[in-house]
Amino acid sequence: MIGRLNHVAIVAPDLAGAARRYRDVLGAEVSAPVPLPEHGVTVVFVNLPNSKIELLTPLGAESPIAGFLARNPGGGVHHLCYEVDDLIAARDRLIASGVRVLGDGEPKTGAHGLPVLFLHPKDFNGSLIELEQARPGEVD
Ligand SMILES: CC[C@@H](C(=O)O)C(=O)SCCNC(=O)CCNC(=O)[C@H](O)C(C)(C)COP(=O)(O)OP(=O)(O)OC[C@H]1O[C@@H](n2cnc3c(N)ncnc32)[C@H](O)[C@@H]1OP(=O)(O)O
Ligand SMILES: [Co+2]
Repeated sequence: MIGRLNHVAIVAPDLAGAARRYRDVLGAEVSAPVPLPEHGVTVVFVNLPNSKIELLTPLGAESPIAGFLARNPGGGVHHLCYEVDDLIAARDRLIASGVRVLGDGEPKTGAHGLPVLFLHPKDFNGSLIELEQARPGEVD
């Protein structure tokens, strides 16, 4: 079902500082910060040759990452995002397997303009999973 690793997301209490470290210390190409109020985060994209890193910090009082940051004040790896070629079929199959799809179960438009869903971390060994609809022809 799952295809490419689209991104690894890291929560950072100091987004500008984290972006500087990736750019100046690791020599990565980083974007300007992008506020995404519908997701309750501000994100900096780090482009790698084979994948991406999302540096996230909370945006707004209802941010879904606020609890994570409270438990991990220094930040940490927050989720893994895999591409799937049919997000709705994947969702329905996962639900039938007993996996908990977060929120109302309907996809939101993610950071790359494509539909995304999240799966409960307790159903995958303590790792939060995001599924992103692959661009046509891009799933391996
Ligand atoms: C940039 C846009 C978009 C993209 O296109 O890429 C994004 O990535 S947006 C990213 C932010 N959005 C989301 O994460 C949406 C889905 N997440 C959620 O709905 C919540 O974060 C959550 C998974 C329900 C957790 O919320 P929280 O308030 O922390 O809930 P709980 O306190 O009830 O936690 C339950 C339980 O799960 C553990 N937990 C929480 N987050 C994680 C995590 N990231 N990884 C692993 N485990 C996690 C938490 O510790 C609790 O465990 P126990 O204490 O043992 O019960
Ligand atoms: Co993400």
